[in-house]
Amino acid sequence: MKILTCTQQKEADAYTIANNNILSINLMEKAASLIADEISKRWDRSHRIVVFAGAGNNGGDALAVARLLFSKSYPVEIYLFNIKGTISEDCMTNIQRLQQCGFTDYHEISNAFEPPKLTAEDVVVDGLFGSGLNKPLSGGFASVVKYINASNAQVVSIDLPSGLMGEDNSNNLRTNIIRADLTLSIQLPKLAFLFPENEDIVGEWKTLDIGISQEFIAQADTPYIITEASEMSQLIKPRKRFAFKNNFGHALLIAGSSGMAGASILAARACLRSGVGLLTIHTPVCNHDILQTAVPEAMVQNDVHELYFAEPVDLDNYQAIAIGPGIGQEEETALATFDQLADCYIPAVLDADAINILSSHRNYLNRLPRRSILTPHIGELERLIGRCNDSFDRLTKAKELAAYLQCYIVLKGAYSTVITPEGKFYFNPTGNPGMATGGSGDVLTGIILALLAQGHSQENAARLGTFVHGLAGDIACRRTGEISLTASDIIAALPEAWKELCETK
Ligand SMILES: NC(=O)C1=CN([C@@H]2O[C@H](COP(=O)(O)OP(=O)(O)OC[C@H]3O[C@@H](n4cnc5c(N)ncnc54)[C@H](O)[C@@H]3O)[C@@H](O)[C@H]2O)[C@@H](O)CC1
Ligand SMILES: [K+]
Repeated sequence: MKILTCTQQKEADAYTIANNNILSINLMEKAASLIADEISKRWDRSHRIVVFAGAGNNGGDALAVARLLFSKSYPVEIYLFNIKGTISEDCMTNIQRLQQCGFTDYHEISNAFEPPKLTAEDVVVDGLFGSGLNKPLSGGFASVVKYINASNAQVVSIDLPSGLMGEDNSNNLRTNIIRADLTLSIQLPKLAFLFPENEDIVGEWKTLDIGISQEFIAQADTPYIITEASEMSQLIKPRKRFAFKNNFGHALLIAGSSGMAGASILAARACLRSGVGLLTIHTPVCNHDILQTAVPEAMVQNDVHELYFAEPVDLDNYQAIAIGPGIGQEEETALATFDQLADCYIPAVLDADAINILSSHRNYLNRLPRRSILTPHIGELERLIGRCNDSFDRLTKAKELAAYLQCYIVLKGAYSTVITPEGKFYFNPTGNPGMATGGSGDVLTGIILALLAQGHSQENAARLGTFVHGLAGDIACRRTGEISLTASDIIAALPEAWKELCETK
């Protein structure tokens, strides 16, 4: 699913009106009827609906919602803020429609505002500003926002919480943005919904299909895409009847150190559960017996060192390599890692300590093999790119790094993001907060390694691996709940996740 900017959303509206034989006012009515349905599904008539409308089309939507709920016998009150004395045409039509249906509890505010008393039983419909917001809210509008936020009322925002910019909020004041419980976004989500710092502002969000031109959306140029299951299932290659293990690649995993055998076990098990033909784990001597016992399907190759990775491996027999889980950050390990990567001609995934080693040896950064995949979480990424002000800033800087290194970055977290060297952002929709637990990242590394070894491109391996990792986490979570979920539970759910994805159309 594409994410359009607010500017593109306006173009999409205009294109739909011009080409799909629909009037602007009818598009608004369609949006309003879906919003009214959503509200009446969640709140019954015992709740007062208090509508705050602006003078633009977001306000027009809100007035139409008010009329539709009034016609369903909800108690409705409207406050329309007409400060400049200019009301959009469709908003004006909706004022007239309200009058025609005998609605009277309507207050138009042009300067002083006597706010209504709001209680926890009230439902506020926030239609002050939508995609037309062109600067952060201030003055009287900021006061209204603060008043609504200070109340206990439930808040439903139309299109996006008023005051929130669709993409970049780095110059915005968080106190001047509506905090919604539910955001009903017109047609597509906004980029800002996917940022952790906006979770409390956006609340639960849902998109409403109002019939915006699919033709426009298909040709719209956007770097922001939410990955879909159907797209990922098409990447899975069916196995031939006469297949043998060499068809699915031989993967090399360099992982583990003294006291960190677990990371290598988790990555190895996840790799084996993701279709790899053969797996060799290169690990220090101290982990040999543990790995042979814990992962009997894998071959174990000893490093020269007893406690940590110290000598690079000949890559001739392998189709892909992953390096990092639990390798530690000894200087000898760092040098071995750089030696290993210097001559690396097979697809590579770098995780955890391999990324930390890069951060502490920045002069080696530009020697990274092109098209490598780095899988940092926010902390690991910021050790590479410096501290970021917010998510938009972080994505912007991560994109610059991906372009500079010509690498793929999988930024882990809610909506894990695959950032390509070409500057595309693929947001992953699967996964849950239970997966924020030690070892979860090692599992992802193992999955991506398996996919690379099987011949998937770096982009597809990163996207598909991230998707199936989250899907397995969701399946596991149904059994364990978020609190008890462990990385091993994610691995245990991988078979079902792969099966489910294979069956997705
Ligand atoms: N036919 C259409 O175009 C449709 C539009 N829809 C709704 O229309 C919305 C967009 O409507 P508009 O383009 O009228 O824009 P808004 O209703 O978001 O904003 C209206 C006006 O607010 C003013 N403004 C912007 N920033 C301000 C600030 N910081 N302080 C004070 N005033 C400010 C601007 O002059 C702008 O024209 C969408 O979010 C959606 O809710 C939907 O009804 C779907 C159909
Ligand atoms: K709004």
